[in-house]
Amino acid sequence: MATTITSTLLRKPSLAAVGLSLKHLVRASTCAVVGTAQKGGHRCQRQCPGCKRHVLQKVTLDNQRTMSGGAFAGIQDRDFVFRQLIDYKSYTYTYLLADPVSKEAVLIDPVIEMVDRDLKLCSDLGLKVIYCINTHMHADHITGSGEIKKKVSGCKSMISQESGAHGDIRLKDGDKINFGRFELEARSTPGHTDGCYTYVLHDKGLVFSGDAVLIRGCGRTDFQQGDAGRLYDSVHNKIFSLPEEFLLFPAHDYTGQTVSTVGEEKKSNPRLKRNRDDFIKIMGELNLPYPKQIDKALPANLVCGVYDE
Ligand SMILES: N[C@@H](CCC(=O)N[C@@H](CSS)C(=O)NCC(=O)O)C(=O)O
Repeated sequence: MATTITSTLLRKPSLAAVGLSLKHLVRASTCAVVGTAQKGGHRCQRQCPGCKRHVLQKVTLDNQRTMSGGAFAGIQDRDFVFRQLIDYKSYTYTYLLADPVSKEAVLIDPVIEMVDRDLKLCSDLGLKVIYCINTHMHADHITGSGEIKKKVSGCKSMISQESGAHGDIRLKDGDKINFGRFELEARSTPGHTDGCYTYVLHDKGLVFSGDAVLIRGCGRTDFQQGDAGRLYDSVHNKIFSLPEEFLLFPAHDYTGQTVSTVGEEKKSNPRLKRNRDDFIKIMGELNLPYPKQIDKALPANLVCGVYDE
C-alpha cells in the first residue's frame, strides 16, 4: 500500500501565506516553451489562468530560444523555491525544491562532487534539506545522498525499493513525499532500470522524470535491467498521461536544454512519439559507449554513495 512520507519537522501553515503564485509563472513560461516558433515571433496560444495578460503578448523567436534553449534556472518567491543545478562532468541535473515558509527542502539527484555547492545554496537560502531523493541507481555518477546525510543531521535518503540499493526510505509506487506544504508523488517508471521513479509535484505542474524521459530522448536500455518495451509502457502510461502543460525536468541533458513539457515530448520526442515496435528497434540500435564512471558509480550507488574502494 502506498504511504505518505512526512518529515517530523512538518508544519501546516495557512494558505494565506502565499505570495505570487508559481502556477502563474509556470503557465506563463510554459506558453513560451510550447508556443510554435514563427519567423518574427508569434502570439501565445495559451492563457495564464492567473493574469490572462500573456495571451496577447508577442513572443519573439529570440525569447523562445531563451526559454527552451538553456535559460531555465529556477523560481523563488514567497510561496515556493525551485532551482535547477547542473554537474558539468556528467551533465546531471540536481533539483532543489523547498517551502520557504517551513524551510523544508528536498534535493532530487544530488551528485557527490557538487554536495558543497548544493548545501551552501541551501544555507544561503536558510533551507534545511530533509530528503535526498534519487530517481534511480545512476550508472554515470555517484549520488551525493550519503555525503549530504553526513553533513545535515536528520536528512534521509530515498530511492525505490525496486532499485535494490540502500536508502533510509525505500519508495513504493504511489508513495507521497511531503516537504512543508508540498507533496511529491512517486511513480514507478521502469525500463531504463528496474528501479526508476518519476516524481510529480501536481500542485505546481512539475515532473522530474529521471532518465525515463530526456528532452527529445530517453534513458538507454542496454544495461542495468534495461528493457525498451517496459520503458515505452512506463512513459506512455505514467508520464505522457499527465497534463500536457506540466513542465518536464530530466536527470540529464547533453544538448544544452533545460526543460520541456509533457505535451512537447509527446509530440516531438523522436523516439517516444513512435509506436512501441519502432521504439524497441530504435533503442536496440543506439550503440552508445558505456558511461565513463560506471565501474565506480554502480557499487557506490548501491550503498548511497558512501562506498570505500
Ligand atoms: N557519456 C556519458 C554517458 C551518456 C549516457 O549513456 N547517458 C545515459 C544516462 S546516464 S546512465 C543515457 O541513458 N543516455 C541516453 C542517450 O540517448 O544518450 C558518460 O560517459 O557518463
